[in-house]
Amino acid sequence: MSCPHGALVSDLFSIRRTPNSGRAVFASEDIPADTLIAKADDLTITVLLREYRKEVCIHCFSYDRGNGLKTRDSAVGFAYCSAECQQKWRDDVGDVGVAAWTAVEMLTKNRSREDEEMQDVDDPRPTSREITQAWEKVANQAALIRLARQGSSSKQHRKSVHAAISAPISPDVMAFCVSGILLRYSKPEVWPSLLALATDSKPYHNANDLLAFTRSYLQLLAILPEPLLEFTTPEILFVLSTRDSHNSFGIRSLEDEGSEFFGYGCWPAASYFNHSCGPNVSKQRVGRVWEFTTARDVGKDEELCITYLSGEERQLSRGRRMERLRRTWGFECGCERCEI
Ligand SMILES: C[S@@+](CC[C@H](N)C(=O)[O-])C[C@H]1O[C@@H](n2cnc3c(N)ncnc32)[C@H](O)[C@@H]1O
Repeated sequence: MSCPHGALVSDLFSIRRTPNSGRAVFASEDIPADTLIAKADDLTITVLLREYRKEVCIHCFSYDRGNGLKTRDSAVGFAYCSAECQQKWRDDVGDVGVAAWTAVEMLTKNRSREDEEMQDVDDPRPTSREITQAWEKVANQAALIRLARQGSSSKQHRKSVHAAISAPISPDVMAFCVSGILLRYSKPEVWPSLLALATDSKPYHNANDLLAFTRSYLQLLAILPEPLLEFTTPEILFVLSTRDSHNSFGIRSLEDEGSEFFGYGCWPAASYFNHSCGPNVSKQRVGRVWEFTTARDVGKDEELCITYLSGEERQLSRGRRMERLRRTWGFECGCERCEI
């Protein structure tokens, strides 16, 4: 098969189809243990959870054991480990990005407690039909908000804006949407790399999660800078969720086996490694970059696998691991360690 758009290219491995687990990375030659085989520096969508925004640098994700970072920008609601990282972040998001994050921070400041609705992990995932209906349900209000943004002073249009911004806020879902909309706006060349990724047609965890997305959509229509409005659509937000769902990497602390979960991000280049409960490749985050190193000698044509499980999850029994992978990633693990 031809190399998917945005995938890592190397003499050491190639991407091929497998019978039961989609595409995967295979060694093109014998590779000794401890070989750095790839680096992925193509971070696209990123979410830094709101509770970590004062402690974790939004650019390089450095963390000082819970101590607040000194370089802060209260207008956008982020902190940085240095002035250099602050500048890099501003360069990356551009002026429209800074304006977007400022608008989001103005809306979410002092309201973050409202959205802490409990989510039951056993709630069913919304079906394709329920997803379509949920987006259709907000289409009318979205049209009225767009008219208000175009300058209409009609009472009905203004009421639609007010209703949207008064609704409960989900800062982390909103951050996901803003990050994706900005990506689509400022880096259109990266979009095909996202589209090439494995997709999940039912990406919302439960009904609350889907509601958080449709509400965030209306809120963003009401507040984002004008150049972003054409990219603030149900279609773009849905594509972002379908690709993020089975491809994002957790951004965790580098100590304590990653016990602190800061958020997550999508690195398309790194998204072709399948999972194994006994992986032959280890992954290590170095700032914004993922490095992949062989954990043992690997033979030519052997599949190169990482683990999708966190440190403590790896110690679980086979049944519990399979359950975790089924629930979080939507697949029945067919790795060598799980096969009986
Ligand atoms: C990050 S993607 C990996 C690349 C993917 N196979 C593709 O074709 O793009 C994750 C998805 O790959 C599949 N996958 C990964 N590891 C697997 C495994 N051990 N057993 C079965 N399917 C797996 C699942 O569909 C999972 O949601």
